[in-house]
Amino acid sequence: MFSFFKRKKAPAPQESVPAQSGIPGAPEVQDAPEVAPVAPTELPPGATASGAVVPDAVPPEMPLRAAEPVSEFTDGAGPAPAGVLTQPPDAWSDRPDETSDPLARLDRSAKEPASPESASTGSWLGRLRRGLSRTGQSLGGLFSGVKVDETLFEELETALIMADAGVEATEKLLAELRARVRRQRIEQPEAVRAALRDILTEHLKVLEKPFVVGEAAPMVVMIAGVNGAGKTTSIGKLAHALRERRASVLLAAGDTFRAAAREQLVAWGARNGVTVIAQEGGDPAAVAFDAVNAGRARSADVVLVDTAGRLPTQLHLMEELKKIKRVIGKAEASAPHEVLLVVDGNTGQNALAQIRAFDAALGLTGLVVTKLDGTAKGGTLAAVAAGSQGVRPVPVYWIGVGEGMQDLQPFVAAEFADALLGGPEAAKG
Ligand SMILES: Nc1nc2c(ncn2[C@@H]2O[C@H](COP(=O)(O)OP(=O)(O)OP(=O)(O)O)[C@@H](O)[C@H]2O)c(=O)[nH]1
Repeated sequence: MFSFFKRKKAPAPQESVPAQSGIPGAPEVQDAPEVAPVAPTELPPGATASGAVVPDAVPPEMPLRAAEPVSEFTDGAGPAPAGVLTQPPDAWSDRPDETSDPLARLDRSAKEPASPESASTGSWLGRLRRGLSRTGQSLGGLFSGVKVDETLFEELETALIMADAGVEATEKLLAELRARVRRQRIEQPEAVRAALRDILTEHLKVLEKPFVVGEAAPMVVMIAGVNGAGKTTSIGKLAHALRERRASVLLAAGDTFRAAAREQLVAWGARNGVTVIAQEGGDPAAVAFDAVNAGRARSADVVLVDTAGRLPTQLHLMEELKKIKRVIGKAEASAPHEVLLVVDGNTGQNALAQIRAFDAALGLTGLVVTKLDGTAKGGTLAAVAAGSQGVRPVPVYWIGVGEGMQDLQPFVAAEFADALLGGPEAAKG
């Protein structure tokens, strides 16, 4: 099992990566170029990074070609010259010693805050509340100065639909609310809000699941999603969260299509002091394969594999994703241990189609829902929890509430329901 390490302090977080222009909301979708597979390289156990290029164990579906070695970056200085494996500046020397502390769950209680910002739950919860208040304005605002009658229920129904909660969830939530109001003879609107908050919390609980680290070494996490959903940013934030919990992390720049994505990941790697395995162009599966081997060779706790953005309708790109997953499995039979879909919280009902399609292709184990610091569609998770439109209620491990390093938080149903419904508590944020 994974242990958290107490002795050394993780690197303090630095400034967030500059936002990418023009991506959110209107993703520019391009097909990936035809890429010739390249031989993956492997760092044998105990080897230093320099020069250790061992093109063995190549999966059969990756025909050998002149190997284009995978590079490692730890200093954010950008890609090394092609064909050179750069020696990381003792990237793993700060891997703290294990203690006997057998915490296996990566949750807030296990975290030792590395900065005043991370110490302040209020700051991220406030951002979530303020963000969801765009949804909550219509929902939370309904309870002030009104009578508890059929008009209130009708307005709640409209507000939930407008918040993209979907028909199934809206009907279920309101049926339970009506029954509770009747049963408990609730007459005050604030008490109705509290009742709905409890009912919504129960409803969303199915999505709540802790992100457990330590059952595999390394734990391999593959990350997918449509263009601009926030994959690379979330990986950077997740690496930070893991480092704060004393886990050693390796990043794989599996978005070999977009050079800027690789550079973005390298920058996140530099900020977190973790190594990034990258390659200019080439086959993303080869990068993933190499990263898993490098992770194993270096006893990394977690390997995070980024992938290029794609729409579920781009079937050849969905096939490419399946191949990445298969090839990861060839590097380590039990991997990937987690397959996460990153979903933009502004996507609304289309998120359901995304989850369905990526789940069918990859068998998702979890979601990361981003950009909840400013969305009017915060009800979407209620639709996911209800299994609307045939979606499987895939657990939400993490929510993104901003662009900064600290702005990734575990999903907690009660906090989310509270932020969504506004009211006196939420206003404190
Ligand atoms: N406000 C806010 N912005 C976010 C959040 N997560 C990501 N972003 C921003 O969303 C934009 C896209 O994020 P990326 O991480 O580049 O998205 P991506 O999915 O890797 O993009 P592609 O590689 O093009 O598919 C960037 O400007 C991020 O800063 C979040 O939780 N809140």
